[in-house]
Amino acid sequence: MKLLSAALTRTLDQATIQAQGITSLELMERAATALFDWILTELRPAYSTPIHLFCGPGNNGGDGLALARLLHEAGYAAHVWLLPAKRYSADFTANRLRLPAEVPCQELAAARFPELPASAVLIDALFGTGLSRPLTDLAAEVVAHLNRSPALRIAVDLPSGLLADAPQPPDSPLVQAHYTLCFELPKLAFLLPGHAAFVGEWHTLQIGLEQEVIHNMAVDNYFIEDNYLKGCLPKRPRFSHKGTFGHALLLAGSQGKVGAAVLAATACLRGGVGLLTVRVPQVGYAILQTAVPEAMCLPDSAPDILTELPDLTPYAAVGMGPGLGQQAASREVLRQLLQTATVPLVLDADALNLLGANRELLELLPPDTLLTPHPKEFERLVGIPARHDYHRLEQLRAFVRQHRCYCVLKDAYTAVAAPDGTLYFNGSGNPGMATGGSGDVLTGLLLALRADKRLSALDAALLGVYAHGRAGDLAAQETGEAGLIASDLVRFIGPALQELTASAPGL
Ligand SMILES: NC(=O)C1=CN([C@@H]2O[C@H](COP(=O)(O)OP(=O)(O)OC[C@H]3O[C@@H](n4cnc5c(N)ncnc54)[C@H](OP(=O)(O)O)[C@@H]3O)[C@@H](O)[C@H]2O)[C@@H](O)CC1
Ligand SMILES: Nc1ncnc2c1ncn2[C@@H]1O[C@H](COP(=O)(O)OP(=O)(O)O)[C@@H](O)[C@H]1O
Ligand SMILES: [K+]
Repeated sequence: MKLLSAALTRTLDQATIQAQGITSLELMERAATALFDWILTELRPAYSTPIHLFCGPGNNGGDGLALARLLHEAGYAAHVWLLPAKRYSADFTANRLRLPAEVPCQELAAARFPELPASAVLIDALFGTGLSRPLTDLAAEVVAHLNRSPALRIAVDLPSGLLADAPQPPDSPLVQAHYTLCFELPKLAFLLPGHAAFVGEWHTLQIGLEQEVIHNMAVDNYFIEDNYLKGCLPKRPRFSHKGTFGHALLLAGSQGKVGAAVLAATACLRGGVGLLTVRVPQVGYAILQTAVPEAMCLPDSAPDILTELPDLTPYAAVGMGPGLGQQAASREVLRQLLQTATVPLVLDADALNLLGANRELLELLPPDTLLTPHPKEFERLVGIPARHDYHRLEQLRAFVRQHRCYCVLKDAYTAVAAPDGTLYFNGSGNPGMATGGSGDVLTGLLLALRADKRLSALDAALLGVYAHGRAGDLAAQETGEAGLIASDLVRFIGPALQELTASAPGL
C-alpha cells in the first residue's frame, strides 16, 4: 500500500472526481458516510450521547459538517462548533447550508467554549491535510480545550495541528486523538514514533478513490499490508532436501550473552533454514549443543569472545552480531567477514556497533548486506543524531543508497530500506515485543530467509520483518503482551510463515 504526501492526496482526489464523473461534494459525502459508518459500528454511541463536532474552515471542516448532518438524521445528538475564519472552502459552505436548522451550530469564541464531559464524543474536524502552518490564537486554544476534556477524541483524517508530511515545530498545538480516521491510505505521519501520542489508534476508511491512479503514482514510501505478502513464501517442493534451503552460519554470543546466540539460532531453524552452524566462544559450546541440538556448533578457540572466522566455503548466508560483544578481536573477525564473504550477510547488534565505532569498515560492506539496527544502533552507524523522525528517515535513505545495502530500522513500525531508497513500513507486531532478545530472533529469522536462494534480498527482508511481527501478534494472543518473551516469538515463527506460504508449488 502506498503512502501519499498531502500534495499527492489532492491530486488523487481531483483524478477520482474526474475519472468517476462525481463532484468534490459527492466525494466529501462518501468520506462523511464512511466516518458515520465507522462511528456507529465501532463506537455504538447511545442516541443520548452528546457528539460535539469541531469544524474548521476547509474541507476537513466540511467533512465534519456532513457527518453532523448524517448523525442528526439518524437520531443522534450532534452539536456543531465552528472555527471562525476569513475564508471558507466551497464544500464547507455547501455542507454548512445543508445542515438542518435543528442541529445546534455555534461559532467558537475564547470566552465561550462548550463543556465537554467524559460522556461526550468529540470529533476533531478542524484541520486536515490543508494545514499550512502551526496553529495559533483561537485554533490553538480550542485544541488545548479539547485535550483537557476527559471525553473520547476522534480526529478526522489527521489530528488537527499535525503537519501531513513535515516535521512538527516543537510544542506546536496538536489534538491528542484517541482515534484517527483517514481515507483510503494511511499517512507516513502516523508511523513516526514522535506522533504516537497524537494520532492514537488509526484506521483507514475506504471511499472509492481511483485505484488505477494510485497504481500509477510514483512514491518512495510503502506500508506493508496484512495480505500483501500472503503467498510470497514459495511452497516447499515435494522432493526438497536440506540442501534446498541453504546452510547458514551464525556468529554470535560471548560470556554472559550466549542466550542471544540460542535465540537467533532457534529462530533461524524455525525460519526454515536447511542446515545451521553456530560459531560461539568456548563458553557457549555446551549451552548451544544442549539448548539447540538441531544446530551444529563450531566453537571458537577463545573462551569468552569470538576471535576467528571459520572457512566460509560451505555457507549460503552468514549472520553476525547477537550477543557478540565489541572486543578488538571480534572486530577483526567482522573485518575478515566483510572482506571475504561472497554470500548474503545479516549484521545486527554488536556487529553494527563495531561498524559505527570503526566507520572505515562500512566501506567494506558487500552489496545487498542486510543490517538490522534499532534507532540507537542506527545513530551509532551514521554517527549523527537525528534532529527529528523525518530526518532519521532521510538518514536511512542516504545510508542505504551510499552503501548499497538493505537496512531494517526497527521500531513499532519497522522500516525496511532498499538500496534505491524506497522504504517499506511494517504494521505487524505489538508492544509485547519490547523485550530483550526480540531483535536476536529477527536476526535468526532473516538469516534463514537470506540462506534460501529462492527469495530475493527484498522479499527476504519484507517477509522476515512481517513474519517476526506476526509471530509476536500470535504469541501475544497466548501470553498477553506483558508476558511475552523472545522465545515465545520463536515458537510462533512457524505459524506466521505458514500464513505467508504459497498454496500452489512454484516453478
Ligand atoms: N481523499 C481524501 O483524503 C479526502 C479528503 N477530504 C478532506 O479534505 C481535507 C483537506 O481539506 P483542505 O485542503 O480544504 O484543508 P483543511 O485541512 O480543511 O484546512 C484548510 C483550511 O485551513 C486554513 N489553514 C491552514 N493552516 C492554518 C492555520 N495554521 N491556522 C488557521 N487556518 C489554517 C487554510 O487557510 P489558508 O492556509 O489558505 O490561509 C484553509 O482555509 C482532508 O484532510 C479531508 O478531511 C474529503 O473531504 C474528501 C476526500
Ligand atoms: N511496540 C512495538 N511494536 C512492534 N514491534 C516492536 C515494538 N517494540 C519492539 N518491537 C520489535 O522488537 C524488536 C526489538 O529489537 P531489539 O531492540 O534489537 O531487541 P533486542 O536487542 O533486545 O534483541 C524489533 O524487531 C522491534 O521492531
Ligand atoms: K482533523
